[in-house]
Amino acid sequence: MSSLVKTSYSHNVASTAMAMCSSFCPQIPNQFRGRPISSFPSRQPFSVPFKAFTSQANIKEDQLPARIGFLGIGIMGFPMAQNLIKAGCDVTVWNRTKSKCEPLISLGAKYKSFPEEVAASCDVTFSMLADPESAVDVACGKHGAANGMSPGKGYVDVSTVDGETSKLIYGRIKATGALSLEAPVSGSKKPAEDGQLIFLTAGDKSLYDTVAPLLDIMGKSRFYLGDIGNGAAMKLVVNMIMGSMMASFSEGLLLSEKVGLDPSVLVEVVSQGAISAPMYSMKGPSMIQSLYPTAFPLKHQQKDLRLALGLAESVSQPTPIAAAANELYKVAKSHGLSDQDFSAVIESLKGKLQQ
Ligand SMILES: NC(=O)C1=CN([C@@H]2O[C@H](COP(=O)(O)OP(=O)(O)OC[C@H]3O[C@@H](n4cnc5c(N)ncnc54)[C@H](OP(=O)(O)O)[C@@H]3O)[C@@H](O)[C@H]2O)C=CC1
Ligand SMILES: O=CCCC(=O)O
Repeated sequence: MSSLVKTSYSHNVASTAMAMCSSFCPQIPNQFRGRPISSFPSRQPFSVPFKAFTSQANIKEDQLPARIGFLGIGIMGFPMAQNLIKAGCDVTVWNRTKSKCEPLISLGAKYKSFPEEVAASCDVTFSMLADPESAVDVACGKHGAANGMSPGKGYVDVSTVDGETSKLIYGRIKATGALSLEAPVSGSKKPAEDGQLIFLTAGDKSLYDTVAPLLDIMGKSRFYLGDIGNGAAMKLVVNMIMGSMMASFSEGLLLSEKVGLDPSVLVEVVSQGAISAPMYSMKGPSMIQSLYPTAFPLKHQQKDLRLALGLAESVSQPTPIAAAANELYKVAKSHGLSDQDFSAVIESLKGKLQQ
């Protein structure tokens, strides 16, 4: 197994790390301008001094990527790109549906018509696409980002895909002489808006070091997990657990109601005990009202369960709970709930959907 290194910085400290390059991040407070990275405090207990990474990576403190590309402006891509823009970064965006870029363009983002043009005009390009097919198409397709990559550039795919897809994209980008990193995220729409995502990265360590200050603008912590594919695997395992948890919670809500209990009280009881989870407290109240405002689309949760089951199959690991949960998400999808929040899986357990 590869070694696991976690670096963690508070959002403010992370943002100040951008101060090394004043043209890169003009909103950095004056007291941090020109200060070396090593002077920034790091958060305990898991933090690793930033300096350690910059020196290992053999990059100079004034060589941070100046021009940032962002491909895929959906539920997640939008707030992530927005946070980069708000931090003062020079951001160029592209999305299949151009209209979703307009609010970012109003905030100062540049726009290019094809992923390859974004990659060609930027130092580092992030991509946040729906699934393996779109991630490959945007990176490696006809007008894909790989066509615009060259030595000195970096590509960071933050989409949730399987390890094989990640390796394919990595190989295609590396063939251009550029560096490549997978960095899927844990955390949903609100953490993305608040710059509180958790990055699960793997691939080129020197690119990880280079983009660390950018990850710290968009997230609250980051893990470097070694070889390409490990980030995807970690993300799929986390989302496999999450999908099963939500299915189990749905069963509990419905059972409590059927035996005459108040499901709102169940949510409160759960929130105070050992199985409490922010997800239950956040989504329980709306689930009770059969409302599923979309943060994490159900179709993506089912995709992640499908990919996690494939991962489990590849190493002959039994995952019967996840397999059962996956069936519920498939039922929900077949009833038109794909674009609802994944908490809509509860509908698949209501008699009316099963008939
Ligand atoms: N929402 C969440 O809570 C989280 C999602 N994720 C993962 O992040 C990724 C994005 O999720 P999210 O933002 O929620 O999803 P959205 O469905 O909101 O966004 C998907 C993005 O992919 C683009 N896209 C889809 N198909 C294609 C295609 N064939 N070619 C080019 N672009 C395409 C969409 O473009 P267009 O606008 O034109 O449709 C859009 O920009 C997924 O992998 C998801 O699993 C990870 C963590 C949390
Ligand atoms: O992939 C989606 C994850 C959603 C979350 O972590 O809350």
